[in-house]
Amino acid sequence: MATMRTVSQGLKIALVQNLVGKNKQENIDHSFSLVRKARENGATMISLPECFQSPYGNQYFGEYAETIPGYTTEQLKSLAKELGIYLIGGSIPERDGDKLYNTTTVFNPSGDMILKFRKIHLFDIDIPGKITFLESNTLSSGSKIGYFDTKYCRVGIGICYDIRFPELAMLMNKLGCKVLIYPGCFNMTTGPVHWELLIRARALDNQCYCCAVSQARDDSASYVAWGNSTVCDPWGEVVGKAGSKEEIIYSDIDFERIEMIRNQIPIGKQKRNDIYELKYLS
Ligand SMILES: NC(=O)CCC(=O)C(=O)O
Repeated sequence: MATMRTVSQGLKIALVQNLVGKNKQENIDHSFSLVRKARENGATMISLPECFQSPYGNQYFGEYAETIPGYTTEQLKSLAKELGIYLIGGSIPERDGDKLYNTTTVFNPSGDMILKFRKIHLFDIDIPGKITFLESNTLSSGSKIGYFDTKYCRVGIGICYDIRFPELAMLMNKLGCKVLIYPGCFNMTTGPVHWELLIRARALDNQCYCCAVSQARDDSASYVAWGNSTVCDPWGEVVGKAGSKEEIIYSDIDFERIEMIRNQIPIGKQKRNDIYELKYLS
C-alpha cells in the first residue's frame, strides 16, 4: 500500500518562511533574496507567506496597502520572469477604492499575473485571555474561489484562515487541483495544535498535496507567527517542515503517488452526494 515513490515530473515547490519586519522595502528585498536562493536550489514554484511585506495586524493593513497591479506586485512580476518560475506572492494588503483586502497574486514564468485571490474567510476569533483578532474590522472578504493552471497541474489557493473551511478545499479538488497552497500566519495559541492537523486533514480528505507557508516567528512582534511551514502529501504524511525561524523548505510533487493513492482508496468515486449534497460539489 502506498509505498513506491517515483518523481516523474518536475514540479519542485519551495516555501519561503521569511522574517517580516516593519520596513516594507527591506521585507521585499530580503524575501526576494530567499526566492532567488530557492530557485538556485531547483524550485520551479515558490510561495511566500501571508503578508510577506507587511507585519500582520489590523494596525498595519492600511499603511502597507497597495493597489494591484502596484508597487509590490510589479516587483513580483519581474522576479517571476527573471527567474522563470511560478511565483505565489504570499499576500499583501490590497487597497481597492475605500476597501482593503488580504490578497494573493500569482505570476507565471513569463511574468503574467495568472491569479488575484482575495482571502474569503476573515480571521475573526475570540479566545478569552489568549487571542482576540477581528480581521473584519479593517478588511473586506473576497468572494471568488482561487486556482491557477500551470504546465504541471492545477493549483488551488486559500489564505490562512481559509484552511479551516474544508468545503473550499473540496471544491478546489472537485475543480481538479492536485496541489493546495495556503500562504498563512497562524499564532501561538492555535498554531501548536491546529496548524499541522489542518494541513494534514486538507491533504488527506482531498488526496492531494497541501502546503502552508508562514512568516518566521518574531517574539517581539505584536502578532507572533507560529512558523512551521509544512508540506503534506496525499497519504497525509508530512514531507517537509520548517521550524520557527527563517527557512526555506522544498518538496518534489509526485503525481503518480496522487493517482496511486486515489486508486487504492477511491473516496472520490465513493462519495454519496445524493445523501449529503453540497450545492457546488454535485
Ligand atoms: N492569519 C490568519 O488567518 C490566522 C489564522 C489562525 O491563526 C487560525 O487559528 O485560524
